[in-house]
Amino acid sequence: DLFTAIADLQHMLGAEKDVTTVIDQYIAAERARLDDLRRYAHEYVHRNAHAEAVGPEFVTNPINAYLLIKRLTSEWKKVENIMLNNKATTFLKNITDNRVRSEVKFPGEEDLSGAAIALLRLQDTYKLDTLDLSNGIIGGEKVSNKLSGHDTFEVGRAAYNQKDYYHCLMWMQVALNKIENESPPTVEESEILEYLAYSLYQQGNVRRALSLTKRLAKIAPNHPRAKGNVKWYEDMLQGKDMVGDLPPIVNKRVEFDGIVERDAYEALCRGEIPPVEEKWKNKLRCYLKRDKPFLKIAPIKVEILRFDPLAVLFKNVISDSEIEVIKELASPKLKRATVQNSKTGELEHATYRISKSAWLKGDLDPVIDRVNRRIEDFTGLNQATSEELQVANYGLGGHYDPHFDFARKEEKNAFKTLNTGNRIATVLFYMSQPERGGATVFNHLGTAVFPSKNDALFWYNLRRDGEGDLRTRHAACPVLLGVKWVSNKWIHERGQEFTRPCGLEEGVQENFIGDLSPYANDP
Ligand SMILES: O=C(O)CCC(=O)C(=O)O
Ligand SMILES: [Fe+2]
Repeated sequence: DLFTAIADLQHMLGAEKDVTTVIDQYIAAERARLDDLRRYAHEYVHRNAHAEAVGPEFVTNPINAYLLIKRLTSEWKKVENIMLNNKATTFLKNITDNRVRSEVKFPGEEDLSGAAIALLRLQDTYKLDTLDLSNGIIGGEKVSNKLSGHDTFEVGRAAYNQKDYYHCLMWMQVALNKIENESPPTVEESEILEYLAYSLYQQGNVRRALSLTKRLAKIAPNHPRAKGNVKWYEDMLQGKDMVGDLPPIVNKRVEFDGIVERDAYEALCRGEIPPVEEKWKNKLRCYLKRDKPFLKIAPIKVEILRFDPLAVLFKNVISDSEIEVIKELASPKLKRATVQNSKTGELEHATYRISKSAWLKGDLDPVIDRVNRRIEDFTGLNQATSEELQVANYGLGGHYDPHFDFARKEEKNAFKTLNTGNRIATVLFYMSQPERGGATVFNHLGTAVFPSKNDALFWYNLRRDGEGDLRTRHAACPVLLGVKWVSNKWIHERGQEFTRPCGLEEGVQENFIGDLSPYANDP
């Protein structure tokens, strides 16, 4: 299981603190053991010095003879025991037992490579420079410690294990630069060179691969593969292009993930948003929603983000204390999203959605009930047929690839058991504000919404004729810095016959988020 939720990482911090305590205790115990040993050594020296002073006749005394033999038998046994009684096994076992008891999972190799790959995803999406990132610099800001040569090398190795030579090349190059300033180096140059040469070759830089492999053969003459690889690259070049300066490095990113709109998606994540069409410009504005008696006293501020299809942001519709309660209720239930493998039928972790989520029933706590009722107030849509509140926590590089919230025609069984029709609308509460990244983006619309705590994003998924609106395809960008918590409420068709009667025309949805007309008077 990958450490996808921040909560897991925070537990890990606690575990790391325990580890340092245990190490200190172990050192103290070992010191005492070695002190004991030293005391014996001193005694031996002391007694031997006395015997030497007396001379060879020392052992002619039966008591001395007895003591000498005793020192070299039963007392020596004690020394032997002290020497053998290394406390490491006991301490290591204690750590393991504690881990099991406290149920704090310890990360393994898989988690390490998962965390490294999350870094690579962030690097791509946000166009981060490898050297900057490895130096703890994000967006020109120093946000963490530097990676050592070995830390950097491990990121490259995680890429290599995925056959991702594009990233492997970049990270191995930086690792190589880093060890130049390390003494002793945290990783052997020869190790880096082999990976670097191979990824250079994979990316089409055979001459550079050859030149690095020659360097490898020179610094590590007994390397098991270097000589063979030199020959292999030489054969490949067949004497061509062997002289003169090395050509510039070629390193093109290879698409692995099959997201067609990836470039546009990533640009939106970075906040590169196309300009708003002229015809909407003066319509995108804020207004106060007062279309119910009690809203007249405490109107809700609404920001219209776009028309057709409509997307609005309801401001300040969930309080800090409500958020805290929801997070607390959800935390023990958070589970990584799973999907069924179509071949094996087994449940696997979905890579398209790296977050943890939990469903909260309305009767679980008065706060949930209150929030559910508020949704009805600000959307004007019947909540009797809505799904339970879904809470999600995005961890390291957490994201949700482009998708639709509604069930498409071919997904006939999606909401069948609910018998409430399709997901007519989505309410997305922002329960935190990540420092960087984590926007909700509408891929086809060129809209990016950066989470603002306490607000709720709202949009219709279905057109007025009940068909899914393909323009609502959206995604959650990877979180770059900070934490992202959201809650989703999916509102269904059934029950909205009066609040949003379906129209014959497929189109324009200007007037049905309650009553939009007041905004004309209320800038
Ligand atoms: O977290 C977000 O910004 C979007 C989440 C989302 O689209 C979903 O959960 O369906
Ligand atoms: Fe969604």
